[in-house]
Amino acid sequence: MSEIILHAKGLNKSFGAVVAAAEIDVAVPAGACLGLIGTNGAGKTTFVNMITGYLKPDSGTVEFNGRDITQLPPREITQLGICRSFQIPQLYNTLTALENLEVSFGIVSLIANKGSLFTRTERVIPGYSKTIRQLAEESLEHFGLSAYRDKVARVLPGGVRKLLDIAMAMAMRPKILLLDEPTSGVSTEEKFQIMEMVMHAVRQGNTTVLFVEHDMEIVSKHAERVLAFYEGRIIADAPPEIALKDERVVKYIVGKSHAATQEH
Ligand SMILES: Nc1ncnc2c1ncn2[C@@H]1O[C@H](COP(=O)(O)OP(=O)(O)OP(=O)(O)O)[C@@H](O)[C@H]1O
Repeated sequence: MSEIILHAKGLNKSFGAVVAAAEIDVAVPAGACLGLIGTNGAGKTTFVNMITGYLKPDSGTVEFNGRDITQLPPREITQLGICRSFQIPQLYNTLTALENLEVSFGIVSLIANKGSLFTRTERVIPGYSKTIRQLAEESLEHFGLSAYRDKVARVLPGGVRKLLDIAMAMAMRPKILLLDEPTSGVSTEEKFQIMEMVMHAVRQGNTTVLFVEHDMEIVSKHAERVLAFYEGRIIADAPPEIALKDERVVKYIVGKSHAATQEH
């Protein structure tokens, strides 16, 4: 069995009277791919935010490779190898797709050079043996984005923006990647294709993946394990074929989620 790379232990978080996380216990083996499901407000993003340091739990701990990272700031957690994408892609809208990736690899270069401002695109990044420009070009290719190389991010279609955001998160070569709704805001036809592309690109490096997703077809296809959130609690933690048939998951999540899909 793989070692546990991420361990959330007894996480609790409330906002006033709203319980966003209640006794969350999750152990994630290295290399696993988990789908996080739940209706709006169930606590998925709160969980992701606590893992990535954007929110501090009221109690409980987050361990990464056995190390307690609960109180570390997000930037340090990212540098340790836990990266994320957001529901709304965090792109530099006036820069091209290539330049966006160069910013990400520039940051990688900055870290590799221990803070020295060695960010010229022809600079070879220590440990990567390639220049910032080469890595950015390779990443465009890897994520099927080469056709958008010189387009500014502002004009890119929704699905392309999502892919670019994830490609940027992958520049750090994370051990764990958290994807918050990678297919939200993308057309039904496009989203299956995008998810295929993401999983293909991300899983080659054996990155552990946790993704938030409302489409149960995508969850069934790509997650080997499902965490079902309801009112801040995990009500099911099992492979999709079991979790998606769980009585409470059907009652509180799957039915509603299907209804929501039909509405959009
Ligand atoms: N910063 C905050 N301040 C106050 N309440 C918050 C805050 N963040 C989250 N909440 C509340 O905590 C609960 C869980 O929210 P969370 O965003 O984690 O849910 P979610 O499952 O990610 O929902 P969605 O699918 O809509 O993104 C919700 O009731 C939400 O309104």
